[in-house]
Amino acid sequence: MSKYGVMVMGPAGAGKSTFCASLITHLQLNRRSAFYVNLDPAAETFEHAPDLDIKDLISLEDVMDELKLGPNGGLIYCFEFLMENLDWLTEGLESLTEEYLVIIDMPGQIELYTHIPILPRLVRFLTQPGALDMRLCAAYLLESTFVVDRAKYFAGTLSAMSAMIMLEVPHLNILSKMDLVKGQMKHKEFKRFTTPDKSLLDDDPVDLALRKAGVQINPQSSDPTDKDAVMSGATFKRLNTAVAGLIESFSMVSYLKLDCTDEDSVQAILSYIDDCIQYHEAQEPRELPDDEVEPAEE
Ligand SMILES: Nc1nc2c(ncn2[C@@H]2O[C@H](COP(=O)(O)OP(=O)(O)OP(=O)(O)O)[C@@H](O)[C@H]2O)c(=O)[nH]1
Ligand SMILES: [Mg+2]
Repeated sequence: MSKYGVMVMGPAGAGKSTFCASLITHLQLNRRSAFYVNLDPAAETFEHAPDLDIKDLISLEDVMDELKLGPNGGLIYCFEFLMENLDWLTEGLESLTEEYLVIIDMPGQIELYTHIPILPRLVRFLTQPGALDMRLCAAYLLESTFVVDRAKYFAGTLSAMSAMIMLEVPHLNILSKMDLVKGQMKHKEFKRFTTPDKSLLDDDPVDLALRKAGVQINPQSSDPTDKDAVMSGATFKRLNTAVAGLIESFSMVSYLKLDCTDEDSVQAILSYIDDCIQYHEAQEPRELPDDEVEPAEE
């Protein structure tokens, strides 16, 4: 029997766990079944208790204590340990019916999404036909406030694209925390950021502020140890232009907008997830309980 799931990913603090919680609340309100899997071994507090928690398999704190690793090295160790103990995942998930939406909450360490091949292996395991056979999509969150700093916005977009290429499952890119920019930017103005293109660099507010403050952008910007000179220098600008050009030429990334405080926004994202994994196609027609059946009109 196929399973249906979404893997919620993105950089630290992007709002992944908050989105998972809003999604679960929304599913419950709509009488749908959610199964919450926490794969962040450092996560402590949850709005909804996880149905399956990596901390029951391995704790980041123990790893850091016993192996004398830092938080990032410890996290990689936890994921390697998970990959050696995939039975734990199979046992937790195998009995789920097609009705469930499995929501997988991932950690925010960016190296997981960019250059370590653990996630592709995990995704292949979850989706493998004949085993868990999960119809899985990825939801990659990026904080909408990043749009204020174009360099950050393009760097975030590049990491989203990297995850997209690496994972080979249907992928949704989402700008989270829209409530934070709603008051500051008009809807029409923000729309430009839902499809990244190079022209967004032309009116970079950080660049404009530097120019206004009289900071000279030296085209020969040289001293690589002078961080300010590098970050405001022509080299940095050229790098950003090249990254933005690369993203534009691939033309793969576009963003949906998410405001977790707004039920309609969560529903809109859920509809995209359902479509990506073709959730509704697999559902049996359900009978309503007697007390919900509307009496036929006379
Ligand atoms: N205003 C606003 N704040 C949000 C929203 N979503 C998350 N936050 C806040 O952002 C912070 C980080 O949210 P989390 O959901 O923990 O982010 P995360 O991506 O799970 O973080 P890590 O697991 O540590 O990588 C918290 O203080 C949340 O309250 C949102 O939609 N709007
Ligand atoms: Mg989290």
